[in-house]
Amino acid sequence: MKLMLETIKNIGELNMDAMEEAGHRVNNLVKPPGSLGRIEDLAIQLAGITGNVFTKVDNKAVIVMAADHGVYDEGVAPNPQIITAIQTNNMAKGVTGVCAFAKQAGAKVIVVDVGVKNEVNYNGVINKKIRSGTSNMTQGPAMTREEAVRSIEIGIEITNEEIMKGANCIAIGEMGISNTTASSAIISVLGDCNPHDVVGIGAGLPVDKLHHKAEVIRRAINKNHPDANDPVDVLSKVGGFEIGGMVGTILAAAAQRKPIVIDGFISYAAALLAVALEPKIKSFIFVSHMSAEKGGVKALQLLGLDPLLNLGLRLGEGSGAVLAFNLLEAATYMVNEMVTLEESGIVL
Ligand SMILES: O=C(O)c1ccc[n+]([C@@H]2O[C@H](COP(=O)([O-])O)[C@@H](O)[C@H]2O)c1
Ligand SMILES: Cc1cc2nc[nH]c2cc1C
Repeated sequence: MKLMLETIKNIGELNMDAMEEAGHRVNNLVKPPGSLGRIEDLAIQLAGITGNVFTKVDNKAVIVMAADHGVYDEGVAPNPQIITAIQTNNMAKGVTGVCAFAKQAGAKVIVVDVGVKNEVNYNGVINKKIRSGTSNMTQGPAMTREEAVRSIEIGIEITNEEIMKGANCIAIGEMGISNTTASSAIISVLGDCNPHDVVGIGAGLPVDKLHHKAEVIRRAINKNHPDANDPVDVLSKVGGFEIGGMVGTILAAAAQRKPIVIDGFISYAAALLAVALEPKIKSFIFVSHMSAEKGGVKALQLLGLDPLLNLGLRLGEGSGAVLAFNLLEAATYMVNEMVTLEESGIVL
């Protein structure tokens, strides 16, 4: 609890002086004003986060949290739970979607077992297993409050370690069969919306089962009465261990003034919890892409952030976030490599 509270306490505001200076330089680069669109906004936000106009995001890491969900037993997911363990092992082998994109982006992939049900090979996976999957949230809370805090603190510890090793840009990713159910539940509670308006097909649930998926969430909320004003209560009652880990990563990156790139639908739920814990966090977040999951639009409306890409992605794992690393790095190259109009002898 202490680590979580201290981390939250360390989250500050954007550096306005650095943003003003960055804005001035970006406006005077050798191009028509505003012609590099949102890449210009990225550069200014990065300056505000790091306090440095000529910043770099050349040491990128994606932290992939993996866990299983007891609510799987309600028939809300199309794939067997063993896939969580198989994909966790595949992450360590470097053969998943996020690993492919990370290789292209020059980013490190850190894989953490926070609560995978089946056997994981810890050669290349960090073992932080809280237990073998959450409890079924239709029967009672998914986890205890202590476990929820532990999951957040695991994310903080792992992220602090990576930043200590030199990471200067962090993305979140996840692997967890059924986690779109937990995420939809979190979004429904925090947004006070009807689960039927939030649930989507996840990893390929037949559409005729969507009504059932929403009803399972409605039952879980009615059973547990999560308190929308208490993010840890929401996480513990209807969340997941990997979602808690992602919350911790967001908190730690913001506290250490590192840009944090969030990924798809599950990371929207984690970001909503993190922002509910400390609203200042929002300024440190970049949303990589619009998830194709049905509730994605609603979740981003609640978060109040615009995605950078809209490519129909719905893999998760951190795959979209790693794609967006390239855009953030492009923004730093713009500031570091381009000259100003004045420097190039152009007088307008
Ligand atoms: O990132 C997304 O927007 C996204 C949308 C749907 C599914 N997923 C991935 O699919 C898994 C969860 O889907 P499900 O149907 O088992 O709840 C989980 O491992 C996620 O990484 C991810
Ligand atoms: C194969 C597979 C890979 C995934 N990666 C993230 N979620 C996933 C779900 C499945 C089913």
